[in-house]
Amino acid sequence: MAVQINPSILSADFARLADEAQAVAGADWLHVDVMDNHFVPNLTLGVPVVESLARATDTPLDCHLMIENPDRWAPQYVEAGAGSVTFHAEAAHAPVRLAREIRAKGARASMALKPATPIEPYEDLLPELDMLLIMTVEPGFGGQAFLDIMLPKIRRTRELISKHGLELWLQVDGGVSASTIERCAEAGADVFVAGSAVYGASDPAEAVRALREQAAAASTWACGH
Ligand SMILES: O=C(CO)[C@H](O)[C@H](O)COP(=O)(O)O
Ligand SMILES: [Fe+2]
Repeated sequence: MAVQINPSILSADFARLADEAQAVAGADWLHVDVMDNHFVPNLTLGVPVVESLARATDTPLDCHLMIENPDRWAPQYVEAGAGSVTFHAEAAHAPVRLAREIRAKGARASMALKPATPIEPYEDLLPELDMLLIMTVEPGFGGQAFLDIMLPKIRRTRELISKHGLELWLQVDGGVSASTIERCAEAGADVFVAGSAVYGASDPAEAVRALREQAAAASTWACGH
């Protein structure tokens, strides 16, 4: 698979979401951060906004649910039009059942790990998932500094994916920019979320293109575009 760049609309202008989606029309997915002020200390948007955004853009939506009780809410994001739904391992009560439900409803199922959550206890769950998200900041806010100490976890996760011969995508989210994306790609990530590095740029479409080029050149796993 080629590397993928998913701009995070957390750093976009929420009053102009359709235009902000259009500004990165060359992106692979649009990353939508859903926060409930319980799982993380911040509040963003919910199902109705995802529903409207899905109608307003051709770019598929990658919903990152930073919420309590994703077992109850995640299926509604599939129904709202998300092409990929990520729940947090720390919040899910029954991750296998939830991943199967997301897939059965027609979306890609993905699980996220906060920085202090190890991958090893989840090795046997990997075949149930289409993507694993390794957070490279503490979830809750955009614009934070990339945590270098997550690189060994990215590497170990890539080794587990290879060991089991899985097609699983490996996403990184938090502090991904021109100065950190190559380290992530070298470690084995192939899907890159970037919020401030894209929407903080004077030309967001060009930022996506440049990040894609850097990641593809540094990737030891993905083939280039
Ligand atoms: O999940 C997130 C925060 O919890 C965001 O997707 C992430 O932080 C993107 O923002 P940036 O690229 O500016 O770090
Ligand atoms: Fe995110």
